[in-house]
Formats: sequence, C-alpha cells, structure tokens
Amino acid sequence: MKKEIQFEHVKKSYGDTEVVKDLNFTIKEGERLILLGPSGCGKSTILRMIAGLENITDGNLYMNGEKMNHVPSGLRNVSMVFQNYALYPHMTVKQNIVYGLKVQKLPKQEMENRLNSVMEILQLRGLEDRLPKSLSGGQRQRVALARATVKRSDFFLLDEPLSNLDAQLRESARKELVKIHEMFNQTIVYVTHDQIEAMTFADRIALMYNGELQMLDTPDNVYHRPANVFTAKFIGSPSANILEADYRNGWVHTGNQAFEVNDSWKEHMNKQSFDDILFGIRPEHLELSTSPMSNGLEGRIKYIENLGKSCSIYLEADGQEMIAVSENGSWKQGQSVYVRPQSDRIHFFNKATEKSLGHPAERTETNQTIEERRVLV
Ligand SMILES: Nc1ncnc2c1ncn2[C@@H]1O[C@H](COP(=O)(O)OP(=O)(O)OP(=O)(O)O)[C@@H](O)[C@H]1O
Repeated sequence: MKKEIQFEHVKKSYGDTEVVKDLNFTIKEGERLILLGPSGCGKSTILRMIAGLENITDGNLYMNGEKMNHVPSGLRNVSMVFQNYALYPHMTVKQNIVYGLKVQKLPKQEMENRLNSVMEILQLRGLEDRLPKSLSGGQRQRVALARATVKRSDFFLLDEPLSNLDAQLRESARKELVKIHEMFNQTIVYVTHDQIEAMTFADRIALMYNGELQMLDTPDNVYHRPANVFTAKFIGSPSANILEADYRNGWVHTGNQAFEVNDSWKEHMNKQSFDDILFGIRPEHLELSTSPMSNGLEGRIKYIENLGKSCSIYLEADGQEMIAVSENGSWKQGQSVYVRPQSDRIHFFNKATEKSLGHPAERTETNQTIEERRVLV
C-alpha cells in the first residue's frame, strides 16, 4: 500500500469555530509537502490530525489507504519533530535517540546501525554522552531530528522544526533534512510560515489561509501562476502589486493609462473584455526607466527603501500604489519614472472572487514530476 495521506472532506472545529474547512487533497508517497500560511491558519492542527494528536470533527483521513480517524497515534507509523525539541532532559543524546527503538524492542545490532548512521548524517559524533542542557540550540534540534529519523517511519511530520535556529543553522539543517529524505524517502509533511523554507524545501506547497486550502502546487507554480490574490500576495517579498483595472481588446487600463499585453495573453483572454478586474504583477517583474517606454505607465516615486543589494521603490501610477525593485541605487524620491510590466509575468484575477483568470500555456502539477522539480531547485 502506498505511503499516501488522503484528506476527504476533513474538518476541525473547536466549539463553534471551524479552524480547518473541508480539506480534500492527497499527499503523495515520498513527497516533501509543506503546509504554509500565516499564524493561526490551521497548519499545526492539520499536522496534529495526521499524527493522531487531535480528533477529526468531520470527514475522513486515510494513511496507507486505511481510514485513520480513530487509530491511536502510536499505531500510525509516524515520527514527529516539534519546534521546542521536547528532548528528555535526564537522558543523554544517545539515550534520547534510541529510546523509541528500545520501546519498539528493535534488535541491538539494528539499533546500533541506525544510531551510527544518523549520528554521521546529523554530525552528532562526540556528543553521545552529553545531556540536552549542555547542548546548543542547533545541537538539540539535530538530536530531535535524529530521534525522529531513527524510527524510519512511513510518515515524517515536522512542525516549524527550524524556527529556533539562526539563518545559517537553518540552511544547514535544511540540507541535512534533504539528505535524510533522500536516504529514507519518507512522506514528509512540514509546517512553516517561512516562505523561503517552503520554496527551497518543498516538492509541493499547500498554502492555507483561515482554515482553507488556497493553492496546492509546486513552488514554481505557486510563484508564477498564483491561483488567487491571497497566494500572489503571500508568496514573494515585497508582496505582489494588485491593481484595479479593465481589460479591453488586449489593453489593460489602469485608469487614464493603458498598456498592451502580448499575443499569448490576447489568445488566452479569448477576445473577451472585462471591466473591473484585478491586475497583478510582482515588484521584480516591473521594468523601471527615466524615459518613456512603449507599454510603460508613467508614475512618481514616493519613497525608497534601501536593502543593500537592491532597493524597493514605492511609486504611484494612475492614482494606484505600486512597488518595484531595482539594483540601481540612483533613484530619487519625487522622481518621475516609467514602469513597464513584463508581459509574460502578469496575472489577472476576478475582482469579486479574487480567483485567477488563468495563465497562457498553463502548466499543471501533473506534467511536472517530483524528480523534475527537484532538479530545478
Ligand atoms: N485547543 C484549542 N482550542 C481552541 N482553539 C484552538 C485550539 N488549538 C488551536 N486553536 C485555534 O485554531 C486555529 C488554528 O490554530 P493552529 O495552531 O493550527 O494554527 P497555525 O497555522 O499552526 O498557527 P501558528 O503558525 O501560529 O502556529 C487558531 O485560531 C487557534 O487559536
């Protein structure tokens, strides 16, 4: 049976408050699925339902093809790592790591083999006899990862496992996690609110907001083909520009000004016109110039944020606010500028539903395999 996790109309309420709404999706065998979203959107609750630490209010949860709604946590073949490590303080590093295997009554030789391999991967050699209190935060987190890894369970669940580490340690821990995943090919479900972590580690991202799944797709598609305004704005920094517009005969009118889209967009929009739509463009997909450009909008710089490597340029065009990014440090507040949206990077959304009107030459998740995606990362 496949190591899949399947949600079928899964809901979770606390009292009258529904915190997870009608989840319907499948986490594929061996994939790294990231549950991403702002604080309070229900990520941890979903993870805890998979782990069996939280009851399901409605719907069904299947793992390995079996209904799991009422199966106790200990029988679900999961291992879990939390943000706060939760190591046993009175046990040494080695005792912490093998404790679960002892409970499982694993043969001694097998236990030693697993311990040795994980000590090597997670660079814990030399720390075997130390107590958790004598370890640094990064070392404790690696012990917690090691303890979960040695179980070699079908499902590996991680709840913000790296959020207590500094940026450098996070990056190296992510690499170690990838190594562990390549060795044991577990199905990984990983909760974070950090989009960089999601973009770099995920095979697919499940983006949540307010208990609802907003988009489930590869990082590439979540970034380039956002399914709705929330996704466009949540992914990417600075956040995507969303402007009110009309679309008529291949031209996007943002007020008094307009620019023409390319032929594939014209074909995609199928000769229709739309009043009152939302036009989206990421700051990094706006070209800036001091002189007029064809298909550019005229605007004025309101202020500039210098980030060192690049500047965020806040400007106003046609009475609407936009952000552009530029590596050129010579822009001046109050300056008159021209901005041109890159035609193959634009997005349109229905104003009422905030859902995407699609993209030309749409690429769906089904024609990009996990292996293809990992080559791209
Ligand atoms: N035991 C509980 N009783 C009542 N409400 C709860 C309980 N646990 C969680 N909630 C609520 O459910 C919602 C989702 O919580 P959850 O912890 O899943 O969010 P999250 O996305 O993981 O957030 P964070 O990133 O801040 O950890 C929140 O509004 C939270 O207050």
